[in-house]
Amino acid sequence: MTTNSALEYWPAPVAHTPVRASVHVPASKSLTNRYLTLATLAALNPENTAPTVLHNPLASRDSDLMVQALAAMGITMTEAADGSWQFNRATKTEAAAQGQEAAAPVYIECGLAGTVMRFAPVLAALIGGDYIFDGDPGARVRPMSELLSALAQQGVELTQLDEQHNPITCAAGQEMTLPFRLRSTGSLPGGTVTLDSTATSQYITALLFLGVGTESPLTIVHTGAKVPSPDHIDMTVQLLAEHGISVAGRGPRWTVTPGRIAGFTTTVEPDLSNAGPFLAAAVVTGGTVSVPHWPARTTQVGDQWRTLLPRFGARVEFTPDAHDSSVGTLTVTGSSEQDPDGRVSFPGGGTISDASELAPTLAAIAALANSPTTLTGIAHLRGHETDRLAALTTEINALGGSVVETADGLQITPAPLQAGDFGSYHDHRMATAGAIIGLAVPGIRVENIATTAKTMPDFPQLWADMVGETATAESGS
Ligand SMILES: O=C(O)C1=C[C@@H](OP(=O)(O)O)[C@@H](O)[C@H](O)C1
Ligand SMILES: C=C(OP(=O)(O)O)C(=O)O
Repeated sequence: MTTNSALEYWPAPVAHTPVRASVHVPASKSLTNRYLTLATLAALNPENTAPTVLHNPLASRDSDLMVQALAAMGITMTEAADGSWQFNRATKTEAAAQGQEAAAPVYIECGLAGTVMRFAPVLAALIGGDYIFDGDPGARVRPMSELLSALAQQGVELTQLDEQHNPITCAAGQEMTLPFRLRSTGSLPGGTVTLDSTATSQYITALLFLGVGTESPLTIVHTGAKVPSPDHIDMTVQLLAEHGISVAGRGPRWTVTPGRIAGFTTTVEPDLSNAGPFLAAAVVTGGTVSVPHWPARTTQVGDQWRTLLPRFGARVEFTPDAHDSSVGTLTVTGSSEQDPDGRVSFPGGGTISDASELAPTLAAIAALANSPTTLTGIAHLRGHETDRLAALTTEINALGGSVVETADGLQITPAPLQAGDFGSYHDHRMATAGAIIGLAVPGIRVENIATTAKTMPDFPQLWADMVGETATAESGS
């Protein structure tokens, strides 16, 4: 199945033997873009004199877009020889001057990055000025309206734009989204904002960051059903606490006490969600994959691989590092069972709730299992890089699979899969899901593997190295 015939196809490497490899996974997107947001809040703190230094930041499309957005707002990053990123103080007046005195609005490109399209408008609102936000065609249909309405409740002026960036009026019932123009005085009162955050947890994260800089405490009231991806909100709350900002309440109501963030130095953890496809390689080939520098304690949702993968018959071991107890190596070994045709045989995961950004990887594993898996609590994946529920159903079924889309998830019943093309829909996690299936099913070609650059530009090389490492080990033994 193709989503754009002009794009190239990547023949997914097949694992002819169980994969055995150790993989260094690049840094976390969610942490990098949160630290970039905190670095901005620190840079704007008039009492702060310390720089912010990020070691092991993620270099990827989403984090580059965030760095560029900050630069457009007057917060510039310098990269040191060791690859670390440094931010120096920038007074709010200097930063705002970019937006307030510019003849034309400052342009902020969001690409397809949810974190940029939700976190950067909040920073622009706090800095003040006149901005236009836009992104990829796929970003223009991602949810934004409830966050923009919360900003409007704080006095921020927002205007819907057409694709040529001319102002237009939203039709009745039409939701505001990219592209839009944002004008702010830079002075936001605080008080209470009310919104429905069922579309994405990133609205809440963005508003928690907003509360750092409002004139009085900011209470965020969520009015809808469950907020998705609660781990990502916990990550924000914990990071704010580590930087001296207190958040009271755990939802559906949160109150942030404004405060001043000092410059800080930190090392970004590996992206545990992106570790998923590599660990999945062990599961679907009956091999062993290790990921070093796995944090002993973390706020990342990807730490759940430790409990999720055993449901698919895998053994998971964490070996603490002998010299640094804050990290260790996570090793996943897949089932050694085989079916009568000599293929690796492992159970499905049963019912898994709220897997959020882990869902595409889980769906790929589940499609290769020997019993069903049901993923629930992920209706909001329809507003991710693409409608992931529709995309996974279409692409796995096109290979002969049996996936049924439900109101809030997927039911995946194993069925023999055959060679074919796997559409990626400009979605990094669709591309890596195709790569996982391709390890076990010869003849899979993944459309536009380069889309993995959103969070992991080296994915094709890391994947080839992982499979190659296995081949080398096999031929040497
Ligand atoms: O705040 C974040 O860093 C993220 C929050 C989650 O968004 P949703 O709440 O939209 O799932 C997650 O899926 C996304 O990949 C990253
Ligand atoms: C949903 C995702 O990304 P974003 O940060 O663009 O929302 C994701 O990475 O799975």
